[in-house]
Amino acid sequence: MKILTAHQTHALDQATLQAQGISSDALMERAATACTTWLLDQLQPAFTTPFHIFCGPGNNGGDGLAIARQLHAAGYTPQVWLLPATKHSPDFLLNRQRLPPQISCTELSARTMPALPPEAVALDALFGTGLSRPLVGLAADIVAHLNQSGATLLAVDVPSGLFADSSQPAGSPVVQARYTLSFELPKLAFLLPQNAGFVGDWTVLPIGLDADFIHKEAVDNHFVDAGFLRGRLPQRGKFSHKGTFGHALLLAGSYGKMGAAVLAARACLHSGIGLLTVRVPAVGYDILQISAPEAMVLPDPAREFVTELPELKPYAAVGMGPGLGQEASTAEVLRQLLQNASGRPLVLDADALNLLATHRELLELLPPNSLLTPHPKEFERLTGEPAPGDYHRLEQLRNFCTQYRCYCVLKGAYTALGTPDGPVYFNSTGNPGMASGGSGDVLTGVLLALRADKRLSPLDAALLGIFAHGRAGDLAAAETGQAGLTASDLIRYIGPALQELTGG
Ligand SMILES: NC(=O)C1=CN([C@@H]2O[C@H](COP(=O)(O)OP(=O)(O)OC[C@H]3O[C@@H](n4cnc5c(N)ncnc54)[C@H](O)[C@@H]3O)[C@@H](O)[C@H]2O)[C@H](O)CC1
Ligand SMILES: [K+]
Repeated sequence: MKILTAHQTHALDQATLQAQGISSDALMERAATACTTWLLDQLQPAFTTPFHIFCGPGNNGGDGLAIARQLHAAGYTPQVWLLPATKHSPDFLLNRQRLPPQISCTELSARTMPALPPEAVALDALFGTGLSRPLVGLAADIVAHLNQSGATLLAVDVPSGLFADSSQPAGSPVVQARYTLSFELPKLAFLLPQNAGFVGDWTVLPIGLDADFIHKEAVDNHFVDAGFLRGRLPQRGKFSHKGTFGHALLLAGSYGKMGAAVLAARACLHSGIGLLTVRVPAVGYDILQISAPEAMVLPDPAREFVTELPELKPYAAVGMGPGLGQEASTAEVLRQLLQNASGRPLVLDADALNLLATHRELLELLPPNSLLTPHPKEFERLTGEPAPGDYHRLEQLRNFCTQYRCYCVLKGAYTALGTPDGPVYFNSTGNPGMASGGSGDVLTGVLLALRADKRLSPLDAALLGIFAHGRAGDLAAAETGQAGLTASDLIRYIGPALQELTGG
């Protein structure tokens, strides 16, 4: 799915009206119907539920008025509260006229704030994508009133006060919604950790916006859902052999951190790799051979750290990082790898990234299309400067990837993949149970296997790997619960997750 800016969303509205020859109030009616249907289906409210609908002066408020009318028609008794304004949008005014007289409709003032019991459902239709400045005055007071009420807050399109695709000033008032019901495509703001407390559980409701416009519009950000990737992983041909899927080399582990090497190796073996060789310090030889018998092991001459790069000729792709440690001799191995990769795909994680950050001259040696998988702290070390907010970090990601012509997986709730040409892809799978040790090592193994598969483009390999890793986490958590989920559980579900993405 493409992620449009607020500006592009307005253009999409207009394109839809043109292409379908419909009036703007008809489109508003669709949007309202989608919200009302969701509300009744998902919340299954009793007819006695106190619905309070807060409407602003624009089309977001118009949506709210249409929802109020529809709830009334369905047998509910909503109350409408209007934010006083000097100017209203035409579709707001039309829906104000259409509001049945039986619905109580009151203009808000500092003195007439409704009492909201905890069983109330409050719809926030104050402001949507037309928000042009932070909320102040009465609008800010209403937001504060809603947030402290204890009622179930449901935001129409966007929680009021939240900008759809840029930061609002710190501390400015924003509705803290339990649910956000948006239209057709997600907003960038929904995907950033700083907004989690405002957006709640968000859903996009299809309302038939112009598919042709969406298809043609160039965007900076994408949301990767199952539909986006389904079938993109080619089936394994009947006559394929282990050479078809590549031979990967993994450099991982150090004394006390062999588990990271084992997890990455086992994940790689479960992700379709043809052959895997693992370079570990000598101390890891038995550990690897016993816990990953399908892999070959090339022990380093040094006991506790990897200090020598093996001959790269046999390998289709190389992964480096999990559990490595940051010895000077390991940094030297990284330098040689970067200098001698000769077009082989590289996947760099964990201590390989920390070594890049502390030996910054190595960044200049990064071969194009390298795939880096930092968590936010490792990414901060890579860029060398802290990000004051998520939007800033996103721009850092874009700049980093275009500067070094690399792919970079910024791990988090909606893991973001930066690409050499600029677009960022947000992943939709995964759960908080995966925020535990070893889960990143598993991702490295999955990505290494997919980068070794010559049938996949660097972009598809990265997107499929990230998605499958999260999906494996979701499948595993259904069995273990989120708290009980370990990286080893993830590995058991990589196969089923990849199977779901495999083409027929
Ligand atoms: N995109 C779709 O698919 C559809 C969207 N719909 C809904 O329309 C709104 C966007 O409506 P718009 O009229 O453009 O903007 P708003 O209602 O968000 O508000 C505009 C209104 O508010 C004034 N304003 C802006 N910021 C402030 C502020 N901080 N304080 C006070 N006033 C402010 C501004 O000047 C305008 O007067 C979208 O979110 C959807 O909910 C359609 O229903 C159809 C499909
Ligand atoms: K809203």
